[in-house]
Amino acid sequence: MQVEFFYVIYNPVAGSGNATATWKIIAAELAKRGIPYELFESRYQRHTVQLTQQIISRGVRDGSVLLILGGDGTLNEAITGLKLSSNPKALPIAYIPAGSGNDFARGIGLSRKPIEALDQVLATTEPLHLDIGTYTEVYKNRTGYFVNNFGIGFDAAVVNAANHAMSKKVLNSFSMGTTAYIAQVAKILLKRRAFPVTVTIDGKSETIPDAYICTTTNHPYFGGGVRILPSAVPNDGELDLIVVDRPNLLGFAGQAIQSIMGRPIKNPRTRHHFRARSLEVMTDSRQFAQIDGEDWTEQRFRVQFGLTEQDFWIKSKTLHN
Ligand SMILES: Nc1ncnc2c1ncn2[C@@H]1O[C@H](COP(=O)(O)OP(=O)(O)OP(=O)(O)O)[C@@H](O)[C@H]1O
Repeated sequence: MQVEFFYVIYNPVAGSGNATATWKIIAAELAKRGIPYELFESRYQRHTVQLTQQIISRGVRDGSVLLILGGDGTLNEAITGLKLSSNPKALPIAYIPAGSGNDFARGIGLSRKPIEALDQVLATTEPLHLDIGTYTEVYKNRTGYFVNNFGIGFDAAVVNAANHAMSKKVLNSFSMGTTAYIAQVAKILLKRRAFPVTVTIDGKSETIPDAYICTTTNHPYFGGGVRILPSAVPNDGELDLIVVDRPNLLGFAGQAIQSIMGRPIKNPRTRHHFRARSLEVMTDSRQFAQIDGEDWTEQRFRVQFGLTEQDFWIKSKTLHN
């Protein structure tokens, strides 16, 4: 199939507002190449869920693709909208990363440079089938999807601080690895205690007593480029769960340096890896959670994870069907 028409949903506040410049680049390129599109702008949180449902309910043109321009949160909303729509398979999704973290693009072999990403979309000849994580949080009876990860613990506390305590602009103005960033992260580490996590797979349970990171992930990346689990593959029909024991400050400094250098957290004594199509995670203490970088307030968790599939209109540099 050749793309004949794009329904574009764009989030102007993604990437602390940088998405607007990205959209200008893409709009000019679409015009230059004579590719028609209809533009929808996200005006508030979860608006992309509604816009996607509206596009589907009106009926879509033949040869059309839903093009999302924003960050991982916007992409998550588009997938949620599709899944909740009257015809979830009506459109494949193309994506131009324009967020702050862009972990999904890293994880699936999509360029973070706008024109290169558009070239990967336009070079596509068949849909790429990718896994999408699903969750049901039992205590609050909330369900949803994740394209990257659902993290409970330290990473979520950092996301929460970034979204609330510190201004996101301030946080984004530190690059990972600057002293200011590391100081903020170390401050959160000092405050958070280790917590027990119980993982259940196929009816068998295991409790890890001293966790500080508990991340169910679809691909290797979290936190804007930290390669927490290089072996995770977003189209293998399996979810990966990584639980990391709380280190002392020296151990944490080592892990932070490894992460900043793009190396995975390796020590097998402090790292527990599970792989399954479905699994359950329980905490008996109140923790923060983050879903694709969006925060969830502190609570005790009992989360059932599973998988669904989504067709993407992207020619990945690293993945094949
Ligand atoms: N017009 C808007 N005003 C304010 N918030 C919006 C608007 N449109 C969408 N949002 C919200 O913006 C949030 C952030 O979007 P998104 O995740 O795409 O960008 P990001 O955080 O910069 O990227 P990333 O997740 O890759 O780091 C989402 O929660 C989304 O619901």
